[in-house]
Amino acid sequence: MENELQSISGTVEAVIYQNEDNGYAVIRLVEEDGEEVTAVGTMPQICLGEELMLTGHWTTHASYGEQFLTEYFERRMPATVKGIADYLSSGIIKGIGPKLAKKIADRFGEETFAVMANEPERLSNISGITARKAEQIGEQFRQQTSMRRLMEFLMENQLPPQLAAQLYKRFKDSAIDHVLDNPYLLCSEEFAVDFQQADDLALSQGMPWDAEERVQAGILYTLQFNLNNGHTFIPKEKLLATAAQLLQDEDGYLPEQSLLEHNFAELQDNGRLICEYICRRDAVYLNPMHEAEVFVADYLTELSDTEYQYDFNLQELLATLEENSAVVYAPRQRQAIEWAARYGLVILTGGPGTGKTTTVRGMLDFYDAVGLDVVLAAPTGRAAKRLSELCDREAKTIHRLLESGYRNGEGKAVFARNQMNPLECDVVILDEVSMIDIVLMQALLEAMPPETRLILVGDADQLPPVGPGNFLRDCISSERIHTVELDEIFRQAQESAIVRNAHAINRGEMPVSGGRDGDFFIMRKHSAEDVMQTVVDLCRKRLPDYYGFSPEQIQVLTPSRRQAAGTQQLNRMLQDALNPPDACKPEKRYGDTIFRLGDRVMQVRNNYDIVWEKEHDPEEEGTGMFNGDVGKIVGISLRDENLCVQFDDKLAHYTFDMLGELELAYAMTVHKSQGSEFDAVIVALPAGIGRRLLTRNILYTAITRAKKLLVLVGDSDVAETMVHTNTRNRRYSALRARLIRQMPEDAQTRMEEE
Ligand SMILES: Nc1ncnc2c1ncn2[C@@H]1O[C@H](COP(=O)(O)OP(=O)(O)OP(=O)(O)O)[C@@H](O)[C@H]1O
Repeated sequence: MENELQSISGTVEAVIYQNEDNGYAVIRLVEEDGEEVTAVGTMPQICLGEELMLTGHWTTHASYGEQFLTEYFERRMPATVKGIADYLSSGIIKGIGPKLAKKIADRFGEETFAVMANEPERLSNISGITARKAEQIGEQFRQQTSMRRLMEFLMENQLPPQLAAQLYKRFKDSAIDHVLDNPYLLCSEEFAVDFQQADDLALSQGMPWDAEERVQAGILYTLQFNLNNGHTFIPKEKLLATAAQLLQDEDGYLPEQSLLEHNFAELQDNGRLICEYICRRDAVYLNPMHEAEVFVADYLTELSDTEYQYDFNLQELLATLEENSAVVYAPRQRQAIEWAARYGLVILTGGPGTGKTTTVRGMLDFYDAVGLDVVLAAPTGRAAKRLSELCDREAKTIHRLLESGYRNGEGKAVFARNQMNPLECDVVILDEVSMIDIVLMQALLEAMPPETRLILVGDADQLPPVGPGNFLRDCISSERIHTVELDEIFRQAQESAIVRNAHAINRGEMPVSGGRDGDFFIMRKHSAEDVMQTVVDLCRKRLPDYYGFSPEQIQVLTPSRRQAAGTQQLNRMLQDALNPPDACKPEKRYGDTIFRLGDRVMQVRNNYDIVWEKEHDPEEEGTGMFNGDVGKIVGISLRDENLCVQFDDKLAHYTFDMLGELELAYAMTVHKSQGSEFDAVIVALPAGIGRRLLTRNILYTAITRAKKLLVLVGDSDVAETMVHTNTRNRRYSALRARLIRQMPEDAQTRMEEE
């Protein structure tokens, strides 16, 4: 009978296949009567020699014949000397091969595992095992046992087995106790488990559906989850209504409002969240976000009010500097330079080609002339590199500048530069400020010594930052900070159809091709297939052959990851075309992605711990690779299970279990391309992309990434929808309100009425 649940037991003779991500395994089991069977199913970390009792069904597989399909299983550690020797020789413990395994099993017999766990020092009586090695074996064995128990626990509770390593790292042997004690800890940012999954575990352990732990966890989860969309706070009404949905009981009854209010008040009392009446509503914050917003608003206000006097004639000096520079500044540029000399804080904003960089150079001339020390910084490596080239002096990423070194227990960045150890400079000039979120801004301001001036440069029409807040737009629209908006496109920049079209798009006009010899082309294609074929053809042949661009100079951008001609499909096709499989190129599959020697890849989350060395000076080392860094795979070792990526002049090593941090980057989303520029950009816009991604600022951001050539491949209706959709996803942020609040009262009333 195929469907009847049955049990079989036996010893693992061979592990034919094992997927470390999801625990799926194919094993050969020898039953007690010597019969060999093949068993499949979710059986994490199975080792040779283990004794298992499997419960499941017999099935017949079309190619492999009869198999036992395991529903659940119990394991018993091997009890015979041979079983123990087999188990230990399976490679489960580093440094124990078959010979040593046999010696250990012969010596300690059935007691072997107890000795390894509790008295590992006794192992050193065996020749070939030093006291230190014995200690290491004991440590590894205890870790293996805990990890295995943890994996089984996670699987029994339908939780992702990949969590085992993270939980073990954090709680060691007591991980299961911690999880059972408070299953909702799994929903924290660190473990990122769905509320539903943690909730199922909690309810199955008998947690009442209206328990305080549960209701409070639901409210905090809703807040945290929504903050991930770029808000700094969530209005209380909206928060509680959404949390109520999450917390409904199995019959669909929503919790009473009084229960929610009571627990909300508890969370406030315990300092887990903050509720403040601002922007005419009860705004609910997580503590760090509230602190960041208040701190930034206070700091900027004070900085903006700082005014400097000079004992020489400032106008004369500026005029001399202008004469020496061989640039005749436009009136607004001149005003920006003068304000940079006078005030503690100035914002310089404008679209492409409006002279921002030229103005920054003018500011630098002034600061140099009066002997002020300036540091230049930008949010991404590419933006910093560009700034450094244009200003002819060093520019750092903000993370480098603040010396981000490692993460603390909560997975947050920790900066060595802070209030206790501030930067050593008189002026900080920050470029690409549209990308900076409120939390990073707080970190930067905290590291600025008192009296340090700040110049913020950016284009407010670019996409908002990935992280929380709307820093640049809020600052500008508050009218509380000295802001110069440059809007004149200089003649040289006018010649570029990329610049002209970017400005046209911003005014709500359609872009037009810039002629045969121009730098802007539109190729009309409708379906995702046609668009992708054209993109591949452009990358492989047309742009290299006709324009002389090397594949490294070309970047494909697209709004989406998964939808029509999204990065996932495009990357697969581009990889096949530009870096096809080859016997000399090792490759490693991770999930759905194949990483091959020579591939272009991108780091997709901040990793503060990863160690890199300089390509030409391996002695020079550092840590940290950041979301959006793009590099090339220059080495893959299948034996050592690692992969080396070159990011500019840095070489970073990834073990195979870290490959979730990398993605192919022949094509990247427009969001990920923020702050980077490329010689040639191809923007793929087929029909079929969801409306949420068809906005003007996505198209504008995409186009302004191109330095020399832009090719738009797609459907004209799609481009038209984008040009005419000037909506921005609304973000709850009260920075503007906080800045206005600190204005004289009449001005504030006027602003609030607007
Ligand atoms: N006052 C000026 N007089 C004449 N040309 C100028 C002036 N200011 C800037 N330009 C020229 O205009 C072009 C664009 O200037 P710049 O690179 O400073 O602008 P930007 O705003 O930084 O542009 P992008 O953001 O596109 O890099 C450059 O060729 C620059 O030399």
